[in-house]
Amino acid sequence: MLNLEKSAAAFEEAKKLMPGGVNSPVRSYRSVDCNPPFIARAEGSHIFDIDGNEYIDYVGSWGPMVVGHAHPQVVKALQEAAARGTSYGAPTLIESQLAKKVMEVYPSMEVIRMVNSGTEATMSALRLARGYTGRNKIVKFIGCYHGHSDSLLVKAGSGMATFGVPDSPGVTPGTAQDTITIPYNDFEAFKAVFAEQGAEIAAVIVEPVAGNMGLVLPKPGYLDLLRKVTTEHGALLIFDEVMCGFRASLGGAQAAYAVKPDLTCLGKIIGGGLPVAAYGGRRDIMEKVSPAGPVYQAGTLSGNPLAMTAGLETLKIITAPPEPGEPDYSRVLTIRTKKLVLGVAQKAKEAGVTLQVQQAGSMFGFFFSDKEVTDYETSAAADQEAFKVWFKAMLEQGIYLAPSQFETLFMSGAHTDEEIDRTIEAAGVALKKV
Ligand SMILES: Cc1ncc(COP(=O)(O)O)c(CN[C@@H](CN)CCC(=O)O)c1O
Repeated sequence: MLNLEKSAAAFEEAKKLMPGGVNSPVRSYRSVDCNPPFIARAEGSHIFDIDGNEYIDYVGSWGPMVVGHAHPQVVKALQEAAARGTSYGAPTLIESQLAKKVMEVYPSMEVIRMVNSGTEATMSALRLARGYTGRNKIVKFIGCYHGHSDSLLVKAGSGMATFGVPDSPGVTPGTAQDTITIPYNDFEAFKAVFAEQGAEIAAVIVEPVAGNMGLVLPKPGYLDLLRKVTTEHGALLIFDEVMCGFRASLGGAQAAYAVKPDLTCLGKIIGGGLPVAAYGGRRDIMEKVSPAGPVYQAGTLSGNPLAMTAGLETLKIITAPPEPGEPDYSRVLTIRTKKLVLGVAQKAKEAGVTLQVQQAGSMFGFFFSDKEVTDYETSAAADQEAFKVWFKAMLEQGIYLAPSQFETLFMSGAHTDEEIDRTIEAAGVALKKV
C-alpha cells in the first residue's frame, strides 16, 4: 500500500484554498476515487511525491516533458535566462528564434503568434477564422477538447468527459448556438453539416489525432475529407495539435497524414514545461491579426523570454540530427512506445483481459473495451471500473499514469528500456486484478 499520508494532509489543506484543491480539474484524481500524490520534484522519466514515493512518469505534465523532467540543457539555459530578467514586455530575439524553429517543423505555419496556453491559441484561432471569413459558426467534434474558451466548452473531452459534464454552465445559449458538434470519424455527419450550413461555417477545429477521449486515431481518409469539404465551402480547417504536435510525428499529425490545415494550434512541447502555446498558418490569414490587421489578440506574458528559452532548448534537442545511420529522436520515441504497448497487450492476453492499445508516435493509450474505439461514444462505453482498478494497481507499483481513460499517455527521451520492461511487468500484475 502506497504511503500518501503527507499528500492526503496537503490535499485537505489545498481544498480550503483552491476549487477541489487543484488548479486544473484532472489533477484531482476525483474520477479514480483516490487522493492525488503531491509532487516534490521530477527528474528524467521519474517523478517524486512529498511522501518519498518514486514513480515512472507517463503523464509528463500532460505532454510537454518530451525530453524528460529537468533536462540539464533546458535547466542551464533557463538559469542563464532568468539572470537576464524574467519578463520585459518588449520584443526579443528569442521569440523570432523559436518561431523559426517551429516553422522548420511546421512549414504550414507561415506566420505564427505566441500565446500562453492551448486555450488561448485555439480561442484566438477561432476569432481569427471568424474575422477572416465574416462567418459565425464553427464545427467541433464530440469528445475533442480544445481548452476552456466558451465556444469550445461544448461536448468537450478531457476533464469534461472525465467528470461527465460535456457542456459547462456559464456558456450562454448565444455562444453555444454557433458551435456545431458532430461525432469524430463520422464522414456522413460531416458532409451533411456542410451541405446544410456550409455557407455559415467559419472554421472546423479538430484534434487531427484525438487525445482527449482517450487516444483515438482518424480513420483512413477522414482528415482528407475535412480538408476537401472545408476548401469547397470556403471554411478554414484548424488543426489543434496542442497535444499531438511533435508526437504523432515530429511534424505532428499534419505531417503524419499529409494534410495541410489553414491554421495550426500548438502548445505543451513548444514550451518545454513553461507556459507557451501558439497559433499560426497561412500568411494571408495571419496578417489579419493585430497589429498587422484588425483581429485583436494580446498577452502580457506572450513570448516570455524564459518560456521561449525552455521551448527553444526542447525543440533543439528533439530536432537535432541523429548520428549517421541512427533513427532521429522522434523515431526512437515511437519505437520505445511500440515496445511498451505491445508488451502490455501481451500481458492483457495472458491475463485474459480485453484491452485495446492505441499508439500514435510517442503518445499511447488503453481502453478496456472489446469494441474498436473510434469516437466519444465508443470511448465512453469502455469499462471505467476496470480502468480504475488498473490505474490504482499501476500507481501502487510506481507507475504514474493519467487518472482518466479520457486522457493520453506520453513517452519521453528519458524513459529507458529497463523502465519500459518494468512497466510491462507491472502491467502484468495490474491486469490480473482487473
Ligand atoms: C488538444 C488540446 N488542445 C488544447 C488544450 C488546452 O491547452 P491548455 O489551455 O490546457 O494549455 C489541451 C489541454 N490538454 C489537457 C489534457 N488533456 C491539459 C491538462 C489539463 O487540463 O490540466 C489539449 O489537449
